[in-house]
Amino acid sequence: MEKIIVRGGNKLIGTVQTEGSKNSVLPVIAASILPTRGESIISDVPTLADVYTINEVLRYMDADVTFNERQNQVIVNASKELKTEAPFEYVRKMRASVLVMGPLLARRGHAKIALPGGCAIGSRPIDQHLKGFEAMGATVQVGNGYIEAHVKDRLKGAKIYLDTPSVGATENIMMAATLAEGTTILENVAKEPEIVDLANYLNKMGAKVKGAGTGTLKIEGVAELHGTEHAVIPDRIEAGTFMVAAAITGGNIIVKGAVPEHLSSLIAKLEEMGVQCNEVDEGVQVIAPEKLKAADLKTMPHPGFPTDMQAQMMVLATQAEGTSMITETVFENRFMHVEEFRRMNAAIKIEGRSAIVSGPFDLQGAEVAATDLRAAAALVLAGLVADGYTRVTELQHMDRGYVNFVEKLSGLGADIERVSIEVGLPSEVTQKVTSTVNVKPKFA
Ligand SMILES: CC(=O)N[C@H]1[C@@H](OP(=O)(O)OP(=O)(O)OC[C@H]2O[C@@H](n3ccc(=O)[nH]c3=O)[C@H](O)[C@@H]2O)O[C@H](CO)[C@@H](O)[C@@H]1O
Ligand SMILES: C=C(OP(=O)(O)O)C(=O)O
Repeated sequence: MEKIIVRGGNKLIGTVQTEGSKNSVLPVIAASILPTRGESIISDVPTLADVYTINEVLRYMDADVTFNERQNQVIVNASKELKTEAPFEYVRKMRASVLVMGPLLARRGHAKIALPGGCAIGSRPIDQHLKGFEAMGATVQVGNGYIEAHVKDRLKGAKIYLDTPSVGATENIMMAATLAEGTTILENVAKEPEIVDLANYLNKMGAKVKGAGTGTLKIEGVAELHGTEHAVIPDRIEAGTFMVAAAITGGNIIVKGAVPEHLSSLIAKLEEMGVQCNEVDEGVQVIAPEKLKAADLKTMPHPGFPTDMQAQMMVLATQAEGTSMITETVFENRFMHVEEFRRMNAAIKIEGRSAIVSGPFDLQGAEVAATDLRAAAALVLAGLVADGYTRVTELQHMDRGYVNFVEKLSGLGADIERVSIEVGLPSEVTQKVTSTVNVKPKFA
């Protein structure tokens, strides 16, 4: 077991490099089982626990997967006949494992995937994914903890309207439609930059996807796809997390690789709160103001404010003068971090889907536990401005989405370390951990 110990008070100054996007690389690796010939070479792959998990899912299905961690490159060869199942041990670790369902159904006419179940941020159903597959001619059955989908011959192109612009459903149906017979029109789709990245990757494989980044996708099915090369886009949520870290600490940093167009809602909100965000050659420069101003925000599908930045923005609100109302509309239960912030002396009120933060608070260091990935990052950010030492546990959440978070913050001047905890001794013994790269999940 490990924890992060951070002592608040240091301004962050310097330059930090953004990794490749977690939310792009997972569907991109899942899509790499679509080609029946050639290798798929994916670069700028972050060394995240989720990447190891999706690689294991593909290997379980008999695809050849090589991860050159030093080069941040994954090579997939899926030309063999693939198994069509993703068991619970993988889906339990990472919900994005369901993204192999569309490609399997398109390529093999069958997919059996463990039901993902709920998680800390909400129930997260996949009804819209399944509705899409059914509209394309698949028969879907749910039983014994699995979802099983079959189609005789090929999927058929269809007109599908999503009830909600789900990122995962858009990706899963888009991938399935690339090999369907005829044209699929998918309406009310997600417009996130990661959707555009996946569509670009599919088109390089020989798919015919149009409209990515708009509300409607048109996908003309093709008979087969081939391997290709692709570099995933930079991680806008990791970049945004560092931008907030600079803003709360009175810092001045450059986030290298950050793409301003992917961050427009965040940049607009930071500027409203008094933070200066400059587009520079390497990425985005963030300069904190003397005093932060409160602002309301509401999470929405892209181009609205990303839910994956909500917890981090709550920390910013605790440091701003005045009342900020933070409304979560994407997930029904994404305020688990509030209880932990309260332990750090932030008196945040929750009213329905809104958190009301009347700042500024003098945060105090405390022992806190991460409840999900972004809560983990947000608690570390809170520790950067808290008085004394903050200890953050349950770091398995953080390792799903941040590479070397501690080392990067330390490089910017934070007083932070990650330590292992030896339990069972008279007093807790901590031992310094040198690297956080070794996050490979263990499969029994
Ligand atoms: C790996 C990945 O890319 N994860 C991201 C993806 O998750 P994910 O793809 O799971 O998120 P969705 O966009 O699908 O979910 C958004 C909302 O739609 C609901 N919904 C979704 C599918 C469905 O069939 N039915 C349904 O009701 C969900 O419960 C949720 O309330 O987008 C989320 C929203 O931006 C981000 O927070 C996640 O970081
Ligand atoms: C919720 C997130 O991811 P996932 O959909 O993989 O759980 C996230 O990245 O904040």
